[in-house]
Amino acid sequence: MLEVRGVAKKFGGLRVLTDVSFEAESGQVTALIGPNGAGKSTLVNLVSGYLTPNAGSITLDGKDITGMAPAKVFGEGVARTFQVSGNVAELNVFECVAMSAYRTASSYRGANEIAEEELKRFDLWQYRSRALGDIPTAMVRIVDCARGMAARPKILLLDEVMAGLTPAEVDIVIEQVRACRDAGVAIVMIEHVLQAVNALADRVVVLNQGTIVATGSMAEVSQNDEVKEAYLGSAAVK
Ligand SMILES: Nc1ncnc2c1ncn2[C@@H]1O[C@H](COP(=O)(O)OP(=O)(O)OP(=O)(O)O)[C@@H](O)[C@H]1O
Repeated sequence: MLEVRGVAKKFGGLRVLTDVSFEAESGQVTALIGPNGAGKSTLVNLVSGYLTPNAGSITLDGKDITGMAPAKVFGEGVARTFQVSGNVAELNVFECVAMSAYRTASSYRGANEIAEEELKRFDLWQYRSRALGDIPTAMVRIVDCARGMAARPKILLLDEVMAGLTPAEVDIVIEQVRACRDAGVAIVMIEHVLQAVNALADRVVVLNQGTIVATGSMAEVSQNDEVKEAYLGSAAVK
């Protein structure tokens, strides 16, 4: 499905990613974790076309998407959320979700049907007329998931969707991410909230200072000395 091979990214003289390789599979959650500044957002920006790598390749179902523009990458089936939920606060929930349905829908009616289906899947139907800027943060995160799924993506990149939520809200969003995974989508999730990583990740990829230091189950990577060192002083890996 998604294959990232030997990817490197520099900003001027600053090497942010070096020789990064990982895969993400359909119907699985791959969690990207690592300390602040490790390069996680840069990696997601490379996969979604917002940045171009200096070396390496990114393929989706065998098709090379390296360096494609974001809209083209989206067209290929890569949907993403953003840490700050864009400038769509004035749109209502229905409009937000319908917008991304146009990746596959060829008519207004078709897009609206997809939006209705996703809003119902995510229990958001009753909020459809509310402005995005007017609903609680946890609900915005669920709308983000619904927007992503309305694109009928092959891969959904979730960038810290749990940030700032209460543990009870995290549980609700975990259920929604499971629904995305169970629909057969490859989920790649940058996440600092361990409650979510533990509950969702089939595979964990640990980045530190721009390189992958461990890959495996959460139990496996938690035992890795490089991972422990990367997190030294934080409670992130116990
Ligand atoms: N556009 C840019 N220009 C220059 N440096 C950048 C740019 N974007 C990111 N960086 C630097 O690249 C490094 C990795 O940043 P990145 O945001 O990818 O890390 P991260 O792992 O996502 O961190 P966080 O968990 O804090 O979001 C940091 O040192 C950051 O300052």
